[in-house]
Amino acid sequence: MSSFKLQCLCASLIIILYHSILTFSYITPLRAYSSSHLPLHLPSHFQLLHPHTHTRPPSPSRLRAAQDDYQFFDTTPLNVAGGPGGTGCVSFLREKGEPLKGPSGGSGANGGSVYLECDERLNTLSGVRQRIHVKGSKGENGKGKSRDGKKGRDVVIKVPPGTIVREGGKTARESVEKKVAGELKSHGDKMLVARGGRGGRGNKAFKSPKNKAPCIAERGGMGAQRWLNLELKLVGDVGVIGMPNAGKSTLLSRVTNAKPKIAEYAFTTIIPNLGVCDLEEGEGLVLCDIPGLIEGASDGLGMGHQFLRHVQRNKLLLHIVDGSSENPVENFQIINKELEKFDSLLASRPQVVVVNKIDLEEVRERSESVLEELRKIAGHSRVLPISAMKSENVKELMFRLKKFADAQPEVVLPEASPNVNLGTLNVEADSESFHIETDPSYPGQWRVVGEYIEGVAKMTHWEYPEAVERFGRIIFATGISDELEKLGAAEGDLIMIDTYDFDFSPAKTNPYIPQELLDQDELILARERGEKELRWGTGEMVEDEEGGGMDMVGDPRSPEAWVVDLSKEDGDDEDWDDAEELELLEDFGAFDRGEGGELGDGEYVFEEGDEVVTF
Ligand SMILES: Nc1nc2c(ncn2[C@@H]2O[C@H](COP(=O)(O)OP(=O)(O)OP(=O)(O)O)[C@@H](O)[C@H]2O)c(=O)[nH]1
Ligand SMILES: [Mg+2]
Repeated sequence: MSSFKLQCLCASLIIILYHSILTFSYITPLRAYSSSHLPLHLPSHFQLLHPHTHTRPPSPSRLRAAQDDYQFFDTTPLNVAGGPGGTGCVSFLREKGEPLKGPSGGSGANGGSVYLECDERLNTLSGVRQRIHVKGSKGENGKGKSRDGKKGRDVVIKVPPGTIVREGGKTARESVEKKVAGELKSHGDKMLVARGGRGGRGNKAFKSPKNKAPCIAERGGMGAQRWLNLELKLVGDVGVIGMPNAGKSTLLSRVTNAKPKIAEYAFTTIIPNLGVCDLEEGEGLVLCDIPGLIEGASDGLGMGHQFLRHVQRNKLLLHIVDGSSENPVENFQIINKELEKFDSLLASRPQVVVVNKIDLEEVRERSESVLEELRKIAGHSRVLPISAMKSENVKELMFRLKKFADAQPEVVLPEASPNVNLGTLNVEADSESFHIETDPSYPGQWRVVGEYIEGVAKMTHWEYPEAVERFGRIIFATGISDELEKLGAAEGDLIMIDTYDFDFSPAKTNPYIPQELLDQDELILARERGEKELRWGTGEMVEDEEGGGMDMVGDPRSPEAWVVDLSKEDGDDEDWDDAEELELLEDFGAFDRGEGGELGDGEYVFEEGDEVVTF
């Protein structure tokens, strides 16, 4: 065989093989679809939309991906956080001959805030999607010589017109009733969504005639932090609606510069497309092509109701009926019913109806009767035959649409009425009001809840005794202590405010100093007095986290510790009386400051895996 013949044979073999693969790959998805793999509960007529064309329905995974894509595209969660405020400074000016010239600690600056700003050049939320977490920067700390800190940098996030802002839940996916915080409509609209924390005051700010040398400063406040949900409604003059495959995208591609995907299967369009149709006079006409609607769309079937939101703002609707479908008139009615179910306001929007694909012979043949019936059902005469593909009657349609759109009043949507103000929410307490929670099953424990007092607790610099005292005074001034007494709180009860625990002391001596601070002070004093700490041990080496060991009995690293060797107890640990032992040790001069644990087999097991308990 000549090499030419051999080449021809190879080529034809390849062609045959190629075709058989194509056919196979074509049949497979159809089979999958028509059996139990229906991606959605599609109405029966859906599959008959194109009896004469090769309708290849989307695979379930494609649909799922499309919905994800869409969600991503149009609504996006965003985590915003104001920067924390800078901490105030405690310092005193010392000059030659005047070692104590007065307090000079500057205040910390406010943290940077996060804003959203409307920018008309944008038409998607894609820019926002790329940054899920946005944070203002920290305010600078105050410094000596009365130097206040520099304010943290604000962050401004640009969003397109028509962005609705909702307060999200505590996490990105938490489904809470999302309160509307507002809408950014026109260029330049700005909204504060997370205020930066307040800067803590330095000791200079606390100077008063009574206290000329205050040794007190505040911590910077935390900035507000929250999840937002941004939602964009596309704005167009004409919303293009219709069943899948009706030719919506084809029309958009013929009359505008948009390049939507067009194909002979349903749900080709998975995200809305906007296109501007330039007409000879006046401004262009903005068309919004959305994914095809099917029966049940308002209940979330198909690409679902998400898309219907987009056409809510359009002045009028262009309803494209696929002339080649089995029952164009029924399809028309189904779509209208879905609109009605979704939103009656949307259903009452004026429509222009076109019967598409009249270039096809069988469509042309029955178009007159279909048009007549549609006019009757629609109750108006704005019903035209077109061929989007062949641009037949399309120019005429656009002019009529434009004229009709101009005559329509602007659509006034019910205002997205804000019910939260993110600018102030969780940052500045509106009032000093508080309430006290208690649970009878936990006697002697009280939680004080109030934005103001919790904010003060967060900003208190517990290291400065004067700051602690000031906190105590605020507790009295706000009436919290009176209220606690009225409710029956007694000396030594546990009072919880935010993350801080306090001992209640109605005798008002040194009240409300956090236990951890008291412990700290006492430990320092005890060390100064040369007192020892108590450590428990088993007499064996105990491995610490770094892999090092420690002989608990004779721990050379802790000469200041009392060491109790548990291995030398009477052998039965259960008999070992915790309280008695502690008393004994207290008699010895050890004092309690640590947390106890449980006794295990031959060794002391500590609650948090510590090998040491200090007394
Ligand atoms: N013969 C003919 N075919 C058309 C015409 N308009 C659209 N088509 C075809 O119909 C099929 C569907 O068109 P699309 O524009 O993707 O339909 P769609 O309404 O956007 O569909 P979805 O995006 O799935 O909702 C494509 O194969 C088009 O080529 C027309 O006027 N005549
Ligand atoms: Mg389309």
